[in-house]
Amino acid sequence: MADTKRIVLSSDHAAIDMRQAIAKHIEAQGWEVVDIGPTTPESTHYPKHGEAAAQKVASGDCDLGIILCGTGQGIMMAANKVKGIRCGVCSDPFSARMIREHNDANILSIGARVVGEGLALEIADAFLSAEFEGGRHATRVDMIKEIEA
Ligand SMILES: O=C(CO)[C@H](O)[C@H](O)COP(=O)(O)O
Repeated sequence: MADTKRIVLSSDHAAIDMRQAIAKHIEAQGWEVVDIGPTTPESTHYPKHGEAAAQKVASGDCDLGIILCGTGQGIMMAANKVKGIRCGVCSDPFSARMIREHNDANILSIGARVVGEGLALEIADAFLSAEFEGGRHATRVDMIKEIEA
């Protein structure tokens, strides 16, 4: 990649192993990973982990994020409450590419109880290798930003 990008990773207890596998996989490709945990398997609460990752992206400290919980849904909902965040749950590489190309998503959410590890790595790759296309899609993303404002 031209410029190394900082990727924040976060999850709840349901996705620790998958999060760490994604971290290892994308680090090996040259992405700079900021893994904000958790690292121990005790039950925890996905909203705080989604918010923490979202703040890293919204503040500009990280360029993109990948977050996980059991379904990917709850942590996505929490992340999307942070201003400036566009996060989608993906269970297939096509959707993961499209949320970057068409929706300018800055965080990808994955359900660790929904997809297997191999597919999760492909989903992460699709998200990170895609770029926002702009054009007509920028008009629509601007409309989302207007709702938020
Ligand atoms: O998917 C999730 C939220 O959308 C959570 O990972 C899930 O609800 C956690 O469940 P449990 O406390 O039973 O492990």
